[in-house]
Amino acid sequence: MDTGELLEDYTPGDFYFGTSRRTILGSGSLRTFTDTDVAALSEVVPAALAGSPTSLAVGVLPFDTAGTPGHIVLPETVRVAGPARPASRKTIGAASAVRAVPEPVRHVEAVGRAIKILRDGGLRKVVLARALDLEFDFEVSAQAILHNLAKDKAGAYTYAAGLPSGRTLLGATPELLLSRVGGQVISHPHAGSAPRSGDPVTDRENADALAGSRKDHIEHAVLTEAIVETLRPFCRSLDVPREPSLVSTPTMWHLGTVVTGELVDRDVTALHLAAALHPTPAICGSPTEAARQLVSELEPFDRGYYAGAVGWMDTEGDGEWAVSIRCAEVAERSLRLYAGGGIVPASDPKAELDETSAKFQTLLRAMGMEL
Ligand SMILES: C=C(O[C@@H]1C=C(C(=O)O)C=C[C@H]1O)C(=O)O
Repeated sequence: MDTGELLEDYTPGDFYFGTSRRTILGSGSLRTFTDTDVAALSEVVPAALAGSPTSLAVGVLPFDTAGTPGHIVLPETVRVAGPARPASRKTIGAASAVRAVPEPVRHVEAVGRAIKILRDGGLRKVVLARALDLEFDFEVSAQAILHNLAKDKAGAYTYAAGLPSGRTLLGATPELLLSRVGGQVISHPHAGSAPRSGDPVTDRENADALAGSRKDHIEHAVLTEAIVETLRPFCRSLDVPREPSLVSTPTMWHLGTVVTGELVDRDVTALHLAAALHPTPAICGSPTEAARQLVSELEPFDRGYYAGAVGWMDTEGDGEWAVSIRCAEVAERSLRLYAGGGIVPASDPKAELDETSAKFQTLLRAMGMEL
């Protein structure tokens, strides 16, 4: 099969998931499960999939199920091919208006408030995000943005998913929440960030500064500890590197740790494990509930499916679920982009603002926009 074909065949409402190894395109819907009880979804979906003629369940989990349901689809058709390798870029067209939500100065204030709360005790880490609203005088092509994200190799997982609202979540994330192949599970948590630079010397300096940053190592350790703690009861063995490694996308450097484990019980599905891990301190904080509360107090918008999970599961229970970051929610003539960053007591508010600006570049570049 032509590897570019699936990407070109994508139309809004489809599910698209592309990695360096394969591309999945799910179209149509035999059954849809939309439920705020994600634990229930992770029980019901495998049972429905087992009795269905389709091979995969695909979809999205929200950041917070308080107002936004998980949305899993059994597609009518599932096509799987090799990695997409688009030859050229597509033109998106310019936005007619751009609005930051909240205003950058308000985000700096919110981060400052979070730092004070963290220093006063009780929380180790909280992740605060902001949004960019783009408006267009024409209908924006989700397919063209997806195409450019794949062309840029903007993240290890390029994705698009139809949402219950009829809108589309699309993006390219570097971060693997969980994959399961047979008895083996892998999670690749990311925390700790620095921007890439077009200048090789500055780029190396940024990477070295991140590798040596005590603040970023603390941010990362909180995350890895939580992943390990959640996976441990499910695994007979777990391999956790002592130190994180530098990982990169075309726009960001990160600290990442590849955690691998061997399952005790193969009946535990990829979706079940993803639901158990989510929300990790990569996108929420620690302790989880206190951080979630602080996020809802300090962010002036609903995250929806940003900082949730996106992925697929097959009839064996194998699957891949990525953390839904570096993304936008696309309506006909508007897009909302999201970007966040982990805050620890040693964080600096202005640096956190800059970090979110750098993270927006994944989508902005794909849209041919430099802000
Ligand atoms: C929250 C985001 O990214 C997450 C936060 C990171 C950090 O704080 O260093 C790094 C990678 C991601 O886990 C985002 O991109 O919106």
